[in-house]
Amino acid sequence: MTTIKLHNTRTRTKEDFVPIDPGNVRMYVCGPTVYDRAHLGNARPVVVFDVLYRLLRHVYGADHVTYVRNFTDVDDKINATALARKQAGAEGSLEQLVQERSDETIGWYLHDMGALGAMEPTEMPRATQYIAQMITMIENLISKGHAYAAEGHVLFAVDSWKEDYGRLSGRSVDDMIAGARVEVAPYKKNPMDFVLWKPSTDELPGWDSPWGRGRPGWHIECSAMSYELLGESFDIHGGGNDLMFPHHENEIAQSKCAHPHGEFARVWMHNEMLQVEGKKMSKSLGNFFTVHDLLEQGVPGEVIRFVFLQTHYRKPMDWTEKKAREAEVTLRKWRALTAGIEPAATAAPAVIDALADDLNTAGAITELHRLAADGDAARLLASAQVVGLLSNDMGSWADAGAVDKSYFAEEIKNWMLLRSEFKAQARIWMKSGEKEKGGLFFSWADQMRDKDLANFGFSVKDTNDGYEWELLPILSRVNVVRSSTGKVSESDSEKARENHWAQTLLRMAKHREGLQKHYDELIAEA
Ligand SMILES: Nc1ncnc2c1ncn2[C@@H]1O[C@H](COP(=O)(O)OP(=O)(O)OP(=O)(O)O)[C@@H](O)[C@H]1O
Ligand SMILES: [Zn+2]
Repeated sequence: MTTIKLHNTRTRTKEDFVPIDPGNVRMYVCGPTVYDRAHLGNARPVVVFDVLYRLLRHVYGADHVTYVRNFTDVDDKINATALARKQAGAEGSLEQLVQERSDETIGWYLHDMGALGAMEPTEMPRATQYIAQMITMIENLISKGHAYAAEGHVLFAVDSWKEDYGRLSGRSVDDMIAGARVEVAPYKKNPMDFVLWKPSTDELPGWDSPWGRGRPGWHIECSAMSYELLGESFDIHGGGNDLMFPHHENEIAQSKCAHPHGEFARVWMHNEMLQVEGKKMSKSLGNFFTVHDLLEQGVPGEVIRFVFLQTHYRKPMDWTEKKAREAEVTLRKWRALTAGIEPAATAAPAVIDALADDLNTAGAITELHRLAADGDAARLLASAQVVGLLSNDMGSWADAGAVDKSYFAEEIKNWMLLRSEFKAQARIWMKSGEKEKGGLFFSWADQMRDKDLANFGFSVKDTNDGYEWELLPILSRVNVVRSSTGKVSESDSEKARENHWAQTLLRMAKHREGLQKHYDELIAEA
């Protein structure tokens, strides 16, 4: 059996992975707070731990891995979104609006992550379904002297676990106090103490508890859900390295104190950040774009996945258009090479070895390139599918032979500018009573959009602040050239597409210039 090596944040070394129970390998990954669409950074841990999930299933058997990823559906940020909606006139109680927002966001999340080829975890618990278990755990911590109630809050007493607190992130409590921006509150015995339970207002979601109506803190959610679903000792705990402190440190403190005989998580894995110009992509910095945005722009989910896999998960990375274009070219080649072919019975050992070396996905991709260069399509297919690439359900984008939308953006803009000129002139004539001319110019303007551009292969819609456009299938689908053996001649089909797109662009520009000339002449006459 393949031995997987994983870098353990706790020990800061790469270790042989030895599951507690090979019949049920257990992994917990911190999931999203569901208040808004996931940005591309949020997708990184999803893809990273999806690859690990697939590898574990490959090595231990698909039925022998339990993967839990939660939804944090109780949080100030969700409440704030709901409040903003209510203030904007939305119907329903604040509590209903909170619920609606969570449900909606979870739907988006699963759709967007599915588009990146991420399998759904075995369990996706929502925090609000585990409130009773959180209360039990908090009571347990109080009874052992690790937590105390004060003014409707319950706090974890960091002093009660001082020697171990900070181990994961490598800080001592004193260092933390010195350098921390912790919330100082009169009810805290130590400024590092963190909230397990806090009071809720009447309008906001809240639950009855021994400390009054309230809601759980964020950290206790993961401790309670992982305990319920995976037990007091499990194999792997994952998340972004921005969660290492305080979130994971606090999870450890709670879980180890509540269940002192358990190990909690043996291996801690943290993915590095997706960055924008050297800074973490994040909602609070406002330097983000969503996965949905990218998909809407026509970037296939498989391309996004490929770009992620090219950087090791413990290295920071940037998203660039160039990486996306290169990924698209590679995937097109691989998809053409493997079209109509059955995957080999087993993946290439070199690919599995790379993955087993602390998820060396870039190394795995190098091996895939090698298989492609050797023309070993069946092996390529079987091996790529281990990392979630070249699966059947993700490939329609490549069949359609989609062109990079930006290729046409400038020309479409020119058309829409000319169209605005026609419309502006039409309005002038309508105002001055020359209804016939005005009507004619309006109909020309509409023809440009509904007939001419449609014939060239575009669907354009007016919006409040401009326009939106899409490629119609007639433009994006150019017949793939297949030889008698059913294999695609990659260079031929690519050339055919490129020619088609280049010619379309030329014809569009010519047509537009003709219209412009006609327009200028009519104006000069008038
Ligand atoms: N730029 C990033 N790169 C990689 N992972 C990230 C990035 N930003 C957030 N994550 C991860 O996304 C997951 C979901 O996090 P969470 O829902 O708390 O994010 P958020 O609060 O919406 O985002 P933000 O951090 O932008 O405010 C966590 O595992 C977190 O580590
Ligand atoms: Zn967590």
